[in-house]
Amino acid sequence: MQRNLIGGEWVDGPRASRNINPSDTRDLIAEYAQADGPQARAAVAAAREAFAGWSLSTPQQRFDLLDAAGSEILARKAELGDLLAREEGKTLPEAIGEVARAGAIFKFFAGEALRLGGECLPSVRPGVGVEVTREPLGVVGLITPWNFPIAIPAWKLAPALAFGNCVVMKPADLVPGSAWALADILHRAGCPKGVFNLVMGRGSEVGAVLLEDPRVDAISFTGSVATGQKVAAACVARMAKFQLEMGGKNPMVVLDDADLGVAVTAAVNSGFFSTGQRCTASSRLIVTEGIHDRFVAAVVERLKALKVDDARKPGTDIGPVVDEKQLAQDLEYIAIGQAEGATLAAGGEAVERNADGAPGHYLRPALFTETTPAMRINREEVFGPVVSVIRAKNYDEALALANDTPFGLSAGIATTSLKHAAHFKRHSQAGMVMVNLPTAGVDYHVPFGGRKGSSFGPREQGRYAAEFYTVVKTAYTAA
Ligand SMILES: NC(=O)C1=CN([C@@H]2O[C@H](COP(=O)(O)OP(=O)(O)OC[C@H]3O[C@@H](n4cnc5c(N)ncnc54)[C@H](OP(=O)(O)O)[C@@H]3O)[C@@H](O)[C@H]2O)C=CC1
Ligand SMILES: O=C(O)CCC(=O)C(=O)O
Repeated sequence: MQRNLIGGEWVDGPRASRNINPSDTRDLIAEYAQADGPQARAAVAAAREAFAGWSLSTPQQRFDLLDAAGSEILARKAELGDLLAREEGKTLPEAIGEVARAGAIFKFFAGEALRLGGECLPSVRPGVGVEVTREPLGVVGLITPWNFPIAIPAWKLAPALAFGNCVVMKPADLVPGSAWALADILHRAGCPKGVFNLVMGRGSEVGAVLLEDPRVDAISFTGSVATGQKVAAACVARMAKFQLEMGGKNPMVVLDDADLGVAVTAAVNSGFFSTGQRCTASSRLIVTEGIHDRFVAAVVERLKALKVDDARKPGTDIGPVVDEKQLAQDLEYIAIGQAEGATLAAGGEAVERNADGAPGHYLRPALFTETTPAMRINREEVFGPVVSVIRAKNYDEALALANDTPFGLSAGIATTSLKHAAHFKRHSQAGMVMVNLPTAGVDYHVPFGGRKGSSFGPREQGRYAAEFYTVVKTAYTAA
């Protein structure tokens, strides 16, 4: 049984959760202690107590901790990638890539701990100096989802610690293994008692404590819109700082002048890799008339060739859906699409056993064509390998359709026209815009986040992370 880390001690919980491999549901990875409300409150108390010391730690101490954690993550990327693929179901190369990303994030924020600066300005009044500095917030609660079990915890945790905050982290109950490995690495790297606390358990119990406890100064959340709204309401009620990363209904526009190979590769990668379980996945392919039929035929051909199988098996392109509940949601949306009159041009069937006969949550990547913008499959996030094609008359209509969504995380365009690429970058109502690239798969050193219903609060990642994890102070001194 893997335990929670509270105040520097490994602590059992009143319950345990079973971490099951979605590629082979007979495979129990391990049992993980689930914390309860009192334990979550103890973790908050430990973080509060540790804050006085950690907020005064030197940048060198923070650099050393984060750099050591980053080195170990990178050195163990094959082993940790295997664990990640086994618990979440993304393919081994994707999982190893995610672990490498987490290692690089720790290294990046180790450097940021040294680079955090301020400003020194003359006052408008004679004989007065002004300093603008950034201070840590205090105790930060991190609530993370299942689809990036190590990268998302890393990109919240590393900046929180780099800038002198103490942390209580609640990972998604479905994927405790990668988060536990991160806690173990930080603990052995010498993280002082209480500076980082791991409380695995249910969102409705452990997550709810983080939202309500007045000793938690800020919450960073990634997950569904429904839970994001609860986080927002709870934080506003007690005036805590918060940041939300939620859903997407990301468009990829394909214009007549696109390179067909580039467009198909970007669309298939964006829509179906990582089993479509990325908030940056393209679920709406908006295609102009002149290329529509060739593009659809080429995507269908590509989908037929994709191997849907055990995430850890060499040669697998698409692993399983994360669990039964998500598979049921995906299948429900496939049925909704059919009922709405869309044409299911490829896939959409659940596959109960993989090529070796192991039971798992497999789904053949589904492509809908002849869809209309008002259909639910074009408005609601499915979060699976389910993608729609929408016809557009021309670029102007394609841009309008791309922006016609309550979300605004990521958007892409496939075109060889510099004019249309430049116009799309400027006029797309999304936080991240990709030209001739998949909408998913982002760099770790630049801002990540969206507009409209996708995100709330300051951006994550890169230098911009300081905006959320610090508070600004302006000091005036008479000379
Ligand atoms: N944008 C994104 O990156 C993601 C979007 N999603 C979307 O969300 C849908 C559902 O996925 P799901 O995992 O249930 O998403 P949730 O939003 O429920 O889960 C995200 C995190 O919030 C926690 N949580 C749940 N309820 C509460 C609460 N009341 N208070 C505090 N924390 C809470 C969860 O804990 P626990 O899991 O332990 O209950 C988990 O750690 C998906 O189908 C997809 O559409 C999901 C994951 C990522
Ligand atoms: O596309 C990526 O690289 C990141 C996606 C992500 O953060 C998410 O799906 O939650």
